[in-house]
Amino acid sequence: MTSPNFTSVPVLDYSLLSDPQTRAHFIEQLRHALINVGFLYLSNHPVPTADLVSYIPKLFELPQQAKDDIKMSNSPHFLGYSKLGAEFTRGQVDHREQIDFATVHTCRWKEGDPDYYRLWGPSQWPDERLIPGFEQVTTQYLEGVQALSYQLASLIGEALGLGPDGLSRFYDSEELMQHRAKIVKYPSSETYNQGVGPHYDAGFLTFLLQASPHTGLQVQNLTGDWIDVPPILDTFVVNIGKALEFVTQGLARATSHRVLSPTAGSPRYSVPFFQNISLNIKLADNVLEFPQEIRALRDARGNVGKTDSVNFTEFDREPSGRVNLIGRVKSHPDVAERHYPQLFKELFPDGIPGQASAY
Ligand SMILES: O=C(O)CCC(=O)C(=O)O
Ligand SMILES: [Fe+2]
Repeated sequence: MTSPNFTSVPVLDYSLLSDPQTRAHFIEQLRHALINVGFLYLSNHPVPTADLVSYIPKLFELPQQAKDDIKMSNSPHFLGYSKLGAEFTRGQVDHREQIDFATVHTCRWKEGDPDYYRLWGPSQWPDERLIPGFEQVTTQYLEGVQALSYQLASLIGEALGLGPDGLSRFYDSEELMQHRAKIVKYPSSETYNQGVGPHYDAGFLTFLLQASPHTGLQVQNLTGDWIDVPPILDTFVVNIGKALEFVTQGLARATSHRVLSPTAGSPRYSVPFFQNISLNIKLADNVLEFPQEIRALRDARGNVGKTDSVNFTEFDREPSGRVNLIGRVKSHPDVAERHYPQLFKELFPDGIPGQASAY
């Protein structure tokens, strides 16, 4: 048997799915990656990326005023621009500049509804005259990744012995769902090494587009060593978040990861897409049960060893939207103070902290 520890991230070829002869091999590789690694590359996927990639430097080169016009604190949905150094992970500043966008969605919140219904709503777009075509290209890209994310969720259901609809209960109908992404710039720096500090993603599935040729992303294996995940052209890096780990009783691994800033030269660019689950679902009431032969694979892996990331403790009885909102408030207290004053007061009774926590 191969050792469950890993020294590289496996590459899964999406085109294997089109032939019944090779499909089973894809599912088997997926099962291995979910249980033992928590990360995988997806090659030959159907989502075009080149147009979006070509816009990214232009987006960050917009005049500062144009970026400030769409700053996140304008948005009760936590969508928009965050300047360099606005986020923290494990008490250390993250050296990155970013704009959060999301799939098209009309906010469903009305007076008297739970506050977390306001978490989802329209994106803020930079002035079309300054960057013509960007909104359309990005919207189309997000739709493409959204469709792929549902396909992969269904394949994960199969790989874990639950069948293709095994994870469906976590999603509402498509018009009631919204998924988020951010376009990120990691400038080079001789002094700041932390692009983003060690963390787990919180949700179900993340689809990361590495949009420049820099190595910088690293993941932590079972013995705590940091493993490079270098960009591979035309692939996505897919990883598991804490919510999926929780409902699969640790079968699908959420894996600790970080980004090291480039030390010199051009900036690193990336676009993580975070697949959301229904706002109302309570994870603790929806923990899944697995066939014995699948549970045995987790037992063979053993418990996950060393990690430099903070463990989540918040998934109890709260609806997922509420857990999510609390995470956003902690990451962006300035946005929360403006749009969720009551929740802000509960979480920050002494006002805006010197250091927010991004995760
Ligand atoms: O930029 C990257 O490569 C990864 C970013 C990341 O892990 C995150 O934003 O959660
Ligand atoms: Fe992440």
